[in-house]
Amino acid sequence: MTRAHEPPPIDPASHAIFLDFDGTLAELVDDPDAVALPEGTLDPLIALQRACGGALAIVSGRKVSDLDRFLAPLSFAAAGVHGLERRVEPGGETTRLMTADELDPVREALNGLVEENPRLQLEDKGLALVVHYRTAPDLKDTARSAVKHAVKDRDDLLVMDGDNIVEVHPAGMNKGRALAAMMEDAPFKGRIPVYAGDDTTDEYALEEVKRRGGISIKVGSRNSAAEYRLADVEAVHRWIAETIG
Ligand SMILES: O=P(O)(O)OC[C@H]1O[C@H](O[C@H]2O[C@H](CO)[C@@H](O)[C@H](O)[C@H]2O)[C@H](O)[C@@H](O)[C@@H]1O
Repeated sequence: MTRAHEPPPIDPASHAIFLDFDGTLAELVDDPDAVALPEGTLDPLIALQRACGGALAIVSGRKVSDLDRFLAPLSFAAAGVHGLERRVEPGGETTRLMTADELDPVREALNGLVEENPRLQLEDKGLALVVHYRTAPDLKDTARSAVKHAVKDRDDLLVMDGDNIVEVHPAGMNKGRALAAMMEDAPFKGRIPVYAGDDTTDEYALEEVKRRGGISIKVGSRNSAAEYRLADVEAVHRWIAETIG
């Protein structure tokens, strides 16, 4: 691990907190639908949101509606599908920044891929398609080349590698841009951003936070642009608990 540092204490009066979900707040599991927050961690999260005057957002590759399911009854601001979905007001409306029709031909091709390779799983998020190979690591190259082939000559679509997944969605958005947009509005505006995330897709947000003089935290030991480290999901929740005292 390079330059591993524990993050400095959070100041709820001046910081805006942005948290990734899978691998940061919830442990990674084989079935993407079977994730859950560790027991006893929801109340501290709610207390942190309150302490920060609501300046807490979840920034995820997940759909906002899925995040709602996993985090209920917490009501929160969110950037879903890497920022292609946005909800500024906790409990407010979720807006979609783009349409999903352009994914139809890719959807058809990837449905064919999982029919041929039933150990691969296709997650259809509407605005994004994800091929999961966590339980079939030998099919990683098959999955990646099928997705690459399906988007051939499509400049309007972007392929992103994640943790045991390969994902395709409309180009032009990432977690860094989503964070920058959220920082334009209350209650985030004027605060110093803090971001914690574990995956390659979180690097966009970690870079953005560094540019803004905020606190960038990588969860885990993989390479990162982040300045600080937390070892795992358990350490993230310990850090949250310590922040709220
Ligand atoms: O940005 P995140 O909140 O970290 O979401 C990223 C992706 O998370 C989910 O996949 C990951 O978690 C699954 C459940 O633990 C795991 O099986 C998979 O291997 C991980 O990559 C989700 O299914 C994706 O849609 C998100 O993009």
